[in-house]
Amino acid sequence: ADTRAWWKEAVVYQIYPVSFFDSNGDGIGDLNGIYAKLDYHKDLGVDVLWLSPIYRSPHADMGYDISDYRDIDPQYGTLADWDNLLKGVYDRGMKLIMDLVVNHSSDEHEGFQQSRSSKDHPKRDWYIWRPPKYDAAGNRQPPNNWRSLFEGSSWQYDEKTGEYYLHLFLFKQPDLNWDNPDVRQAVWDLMKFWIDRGCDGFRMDVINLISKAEGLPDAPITEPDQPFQPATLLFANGPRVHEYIKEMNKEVLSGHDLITVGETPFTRDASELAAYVLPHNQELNMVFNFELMDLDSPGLGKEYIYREWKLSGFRDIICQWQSYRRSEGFWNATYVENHDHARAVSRFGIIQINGAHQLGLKNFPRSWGIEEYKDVASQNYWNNRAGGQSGCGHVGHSRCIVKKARDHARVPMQWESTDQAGFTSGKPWMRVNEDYKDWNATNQIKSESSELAFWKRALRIRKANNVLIYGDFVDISAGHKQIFAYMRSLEKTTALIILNSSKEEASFVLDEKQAWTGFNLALCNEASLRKTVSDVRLKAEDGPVLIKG
Ligand SMILES: O=C(CO[C@H]1O[C@H](CO)[C@@H](O)[C@H](O)[C@H]1O)[C@@H](O)[C@H](O)[C@H](O)CO
Ligand SMILES: [Ca+2]
Repeated sequence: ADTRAWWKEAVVYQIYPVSFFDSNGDGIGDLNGIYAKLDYHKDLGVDVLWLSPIYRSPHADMGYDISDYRDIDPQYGTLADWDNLLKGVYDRGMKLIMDLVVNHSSDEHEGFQQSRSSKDHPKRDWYIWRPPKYDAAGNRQPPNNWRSLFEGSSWQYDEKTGEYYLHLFLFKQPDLNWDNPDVRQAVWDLMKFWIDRGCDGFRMDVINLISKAEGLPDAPITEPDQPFQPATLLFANGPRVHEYIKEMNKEVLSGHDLITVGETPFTRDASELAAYVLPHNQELNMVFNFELMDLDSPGLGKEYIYREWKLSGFRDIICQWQSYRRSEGFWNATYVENHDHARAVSRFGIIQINGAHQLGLKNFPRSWGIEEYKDVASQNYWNNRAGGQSGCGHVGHSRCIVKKARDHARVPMQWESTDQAGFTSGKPWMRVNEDYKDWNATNQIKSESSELAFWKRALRIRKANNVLIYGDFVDISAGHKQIFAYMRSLEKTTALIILNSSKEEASFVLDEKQAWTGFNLALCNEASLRKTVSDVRLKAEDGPVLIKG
């Protein structure tokens, strides 16, 4: 059986601070705004708040480009505001985790300023510098053909020292050289700074990219018409990544009762992910895997391209991870949305608890012009592909942005039906989704049949029934086209969960042979289901129901 742990049972709520709640009318969400809404989280049943980056930053990538790891960006507040927020969180029995962005820093971080100042500066090797290459015609070329994850080359030429530096994301996000022990020590120190200040753990940004392939070789030419090639295989889950995360665990994590979740994109092989999580490896508690996120896209690096998907595809991924290497202690971080993906309701037609999504918010209208898309990734994609090199196959690039852009998850939170959805008394940094007049937290708090009410109920039932957390998982959907049905059993308790993911009524027969010995907890949703065996009718509006065996 699984070892019990608070972080396995915890409900984690991601806050995208810039869009959560603005307390001083400058149109930008802030720490005092989060403080003002803590009772909302408590009432919802949240245990842990994860704050996307709030550190000092030029905000080239919305804070995932940090210029000072030990200070709060003035747009969010001060260290004193953070301390005050932490106290408010603790007073309500909740916990607070920070976003650790250490694969790269901002190019405005003093460490990078020093590193680029001269080839002999002691911090030169804190980043990844290489001399140019020259082609047959003597033209200067980047050290290799790696494509940045935000388009273009992964290398930026720096006139000052006549060399290139590596940036897997924006040129304003130079990659740190983790092979340099001084860099690792500096990361341990900044993590301790926040732990000593009371932080309960970390969500670790692209933590599986910190070790690059020896010699930084060219990537294979998979897109001959493109100047730069996708190179994730040469920097995802690199040769020394586990050595460094083990060192992090030994030097920082192991001495504290923290929750740690690593973001590990571009990883297809399940055992690669297991290596970060299995307790005997002493690395992290969990990782975010992207298999579900990539369900509706044709493959790695093609996030913006939409591909039709089926319930069976969705179900198979969930099922695989629910019981994957459980006996060895593997633990999942289950999610269907975050600040890097469009709204789950619009992508998968289902509701997900995350940021504003316990309200069931959807993508903003396709009529919004590209100027409304504030995400640099969307802008780069549009500018790079607007040249007609349509990578979107059948319907052209616009549809992809409209369906898949990260911006959809980043619009201001819809608190009320009042002006600017009650997010700010000023001009919001990003346009508010006009559907806020109907779709807002205040309306849903009042209604028992709202998405918010559904989540409150579901989280309460989850907290009250460990079978839903630790129970052995069995998929009993039998390939049903509409239904996702499964059972969980723990000691003497068995739970039956039947989910109809379609709008039509569906019938589902509990097959006698399936070791089905009765259940003492049944949850279902939506359409009414007829359970032939005992002819019990479960109606849609009932939502999660409790049936004592
Ligand atoms: O995988 C990542 C990494 O995201 C992390 O790292 C990125 C760089 O720090 C940052 O932009 C993201 O916000 C942060 O979550 C995403 O960039 C993803 O590829 C992209 O969103 C396409 O779906
Ligand atoms: Ca503000």
